[in-house]
Amino acid sequence: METKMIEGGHNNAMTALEALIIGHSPAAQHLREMIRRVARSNASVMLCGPSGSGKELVARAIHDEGVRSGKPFAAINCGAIPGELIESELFGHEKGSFTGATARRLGHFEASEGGTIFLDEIGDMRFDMQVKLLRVLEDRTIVRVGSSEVRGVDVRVISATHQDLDSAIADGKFREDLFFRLGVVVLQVPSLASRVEDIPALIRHFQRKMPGEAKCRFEDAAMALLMQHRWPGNVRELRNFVERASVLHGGETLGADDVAMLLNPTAAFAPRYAAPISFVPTPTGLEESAAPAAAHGKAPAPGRPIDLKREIETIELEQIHVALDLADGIISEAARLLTLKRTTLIEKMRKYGVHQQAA
Ligand SMILES: Nc1ncnc2c1ncn2[C@@H]1O[C@H](COP(=O)(O)OP(=O)(O)OP(=O)(O)O)[C@@H](O)[C@H]1O
Repeated sequence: METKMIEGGHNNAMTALEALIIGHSPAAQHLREMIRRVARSNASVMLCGPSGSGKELVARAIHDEGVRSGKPFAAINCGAIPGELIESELFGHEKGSFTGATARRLGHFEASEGGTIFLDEIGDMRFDMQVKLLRVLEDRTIVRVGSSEVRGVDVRVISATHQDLDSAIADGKFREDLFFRLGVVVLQVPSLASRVEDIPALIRHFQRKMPGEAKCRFEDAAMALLMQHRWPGNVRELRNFVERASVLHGGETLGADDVAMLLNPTAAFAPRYAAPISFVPTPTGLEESAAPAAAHGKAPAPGRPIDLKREIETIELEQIHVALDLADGIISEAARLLTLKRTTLIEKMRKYGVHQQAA
């Protein structure tokens, strides 16, 4: 396969893949090598890895590096589309097939003929849809909603999940046969914490992508702190950090203290903002009185077991409230502060029963 060469930021020729998937750590090099290998085939690939680690970027890279490059690439978040609409989104529908179907509409499979479909958050797909997707993968055919005509499609499927699908399979929520069909090759996308040596290059990459903003520089101690950070939001969190640093400190040289403040944006901004909108949770069992001790900074009683899942959920709920308040109720802005995708925040708000209420 031909390797596309481009000019790098320092006049070094680099491949298009190196320019897309940044990093020279062993993990990044291995990932690029796996992308090159799977791009040569048509096999279904399942990408596993934590949120924000770059799964969608990897899916795009597999598409771009292969023979399907130049053909459509469609990214669909299965968790963000209501269950009753996903079939028509993927397979299309005939006019009049359901209320609101005022015209015939092609689904993503037909519209992406010859190309690739990326099904993100595949673990959220409803069980009845899983059966239909399995048929597509086995027969390479689809049936539009409201039609009985079987149509052939030539589309490569790449899927992704940050969930533990093994337990979803054990709980009967995810079909094992679909898992094997989707994951002919399973590719692990590494967390940022497992490749911290890529952080300086990623920072330069994101700074180059923000041409309007003056770059900041980092003292050695500041860079050391960045490399010690846990990065729960992975590369997405790092990109947001670079953006925040450029907006607030463009042109400056930042020390470790500045970086510590920037890494904790809600703490840094909280005192300056009033909270004009409140968010009312419906009872979730995580209310203050019932909340676990450690989530409120108290040490657990000696010998008392720590319910880690509950602790994490309590902290997550608190941070969602803080971010929504800081963002004046604008969900996309709150998601940015939390370094989450908007759809992920909506899912979490639904999970905790957080509803917006005007003050
Ligand atoms: N190695 C990388 N080089 C350059 N940019 C990267 C890299 N990995 C991730 N990114 C960037 O980080 C951001 C998050 O990546 P992406 O949306 O692909 O993550 P994801 O794993 O699909 O997230 P989610 O699980 O929430 O859907 C994007 O802006 C992406 O371009």
